[in-house]
Amino acid sequence: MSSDSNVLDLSEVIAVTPVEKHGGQRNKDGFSDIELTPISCSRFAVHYVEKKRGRVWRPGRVTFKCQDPTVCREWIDRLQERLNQEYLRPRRLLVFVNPFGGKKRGVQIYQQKVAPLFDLARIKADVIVTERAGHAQDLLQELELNKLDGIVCVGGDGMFSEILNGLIVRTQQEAGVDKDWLAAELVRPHLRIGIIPAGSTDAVSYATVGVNDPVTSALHIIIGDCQPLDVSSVHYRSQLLRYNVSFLGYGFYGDVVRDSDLRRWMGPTRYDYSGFKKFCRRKIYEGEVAFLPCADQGSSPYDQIRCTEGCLVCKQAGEKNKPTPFNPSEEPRAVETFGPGGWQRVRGRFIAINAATNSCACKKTPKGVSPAAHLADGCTDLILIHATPRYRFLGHLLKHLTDSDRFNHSFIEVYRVREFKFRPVIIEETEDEQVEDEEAGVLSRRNRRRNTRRNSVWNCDGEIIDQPAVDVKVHCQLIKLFARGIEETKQSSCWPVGCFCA
Ligand SMILES: Nc1ncnc2c1ncn2[C@@H]1O[C@H](COP(=O)(O)OP(=O)(O)OP(=O)(O)O)[C@@H](O)[C@H]1O
Ligand SMILES: CCCCCCCCCCCCC/C=C/[C@@H](O)[C@H](CO)NC(C)=O
Ligand SMILES: [Ca+2]
Repeated sequence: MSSDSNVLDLSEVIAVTPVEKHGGQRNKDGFSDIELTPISCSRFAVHYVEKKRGRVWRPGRVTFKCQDPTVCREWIDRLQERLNQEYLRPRRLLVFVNPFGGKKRGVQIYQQKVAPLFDLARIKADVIVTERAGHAQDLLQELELNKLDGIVCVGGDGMFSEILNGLIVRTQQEAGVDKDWLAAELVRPHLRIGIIPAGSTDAVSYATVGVNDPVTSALHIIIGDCQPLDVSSVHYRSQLLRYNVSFLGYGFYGDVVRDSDLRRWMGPTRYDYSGFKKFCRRKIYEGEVAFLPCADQGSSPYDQIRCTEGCLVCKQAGEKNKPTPFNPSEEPRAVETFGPGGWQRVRGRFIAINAATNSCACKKTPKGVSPAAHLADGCTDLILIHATPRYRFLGHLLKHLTDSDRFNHSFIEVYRVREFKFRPVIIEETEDEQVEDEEAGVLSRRNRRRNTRRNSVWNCDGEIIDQPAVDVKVHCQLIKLFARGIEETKQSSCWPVGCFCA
């Protein structure tokens, strides 16, 4: 129920519980929620989603009083029956908690804020607190997943990345799809993923729900929201390195994540420290980017239109990209063609090469790295930031804090693409290394340029990819989240006075 209306949509009811007048501990209504026998029950509570400012959701509650306990029980049963028909709601979840993400409050957040709501909604949750990095990803290769309705991670983008990678790899293995083959039509996992934000940036939660708030995310999971999401696969030669859903950055952002990874003990402030340090020691990286534009998309990174709940651009992309059955005998695609409608190339000296598969909005950049990017259109926004004096780069960075157009600079090019490749120019190499790199398609040069250094790394949803020469492909709507996209904050209206929308 939005704070400005009296309309309660049944799809946003969390639970219906009997309420008994109680002599002991009372809540603010003077009642406590306990399971009742049909005889004593004369009140029941409807717990629902209450929408607050800033896309924050909270559980609300209204208590109904009946004279006749039989009537009361009938209300509860009927409403419960109706809730049971909400087939998208999860009944059983596997929850992974990272105890060390963000401010190290993952366990507390789950126990205090999320578990009571799951109990209220009668969701059975099997909880695993991870013991090391990679633990959740490894377990996802061996655990029985058949009886589950979804997987939840409590942590930040890195923890989400583990679940994402674990689930997609498992799905391809079971379907007999070669995950290392860049052109493979990947099979969509049937389980949805829920994110309870408890990390440092929480960009995936922020960009798909509109806020990084554990209670809000728990409520999206409970009511069974479903949001498809694009996934990029990052390859080196013919090997999958990682799957990525939001931010991929080489150069400045790669250097920031490499430096900040050594300072995890600092918690979320590590990014600010490393960001400032890397800005002061900004480097230039030479290389070539080749990309395949999303020509027929009818959208652009420069649009004013934003991807919001029920986005038409994403809906159309989903209809066009219905998965075709996997055929292992299919040959890899023909050699890429360059030219109009085909691949394009940009060679240059870059401060950063970024790809935003969705807006990548987070507290550090509330509108996002690419504000007009879409969650589920099958494209990523490729942002090329060419070498420029430091003060100009600062001008661009500062625009992330406001609504202003961060791409309106002569040193920035942005393309909406389906695929891209990056080949760095490697310098200061030995002969042996040079031969090996040429095999990998890496460009080589021996003459050193001022202000040009060795390679950077890729920042892949906050994790490090050491290999600079990568091939990236977007897989349209490969996974589904317990989310609904960014809700428009206009006032909702249904009926002028209180009503149920069933
Ligand atoms: N028990 C554990 N001990 C150490 N590391 C862990 C453990 N469980 C998970 N990890 C790793 O911790 C890393 C960071 O976790 P997470 O993403 O939750 O927090 P963060 O990095 O602070 O937040 P963000 O990614 O949003 O910036 C992940 O790469 C994950 O693989
Ligand atoms: C000197 C003022 C600088 C203001 C700079 C604002 C620029 C912010 C850009 C942040 C990009 C965040 C994209 C998200 C990346 C996440 O995947 C990752 C892991 O959580 N987080 C980071 C910080 O790399
Ligand atoms: Ca996209």
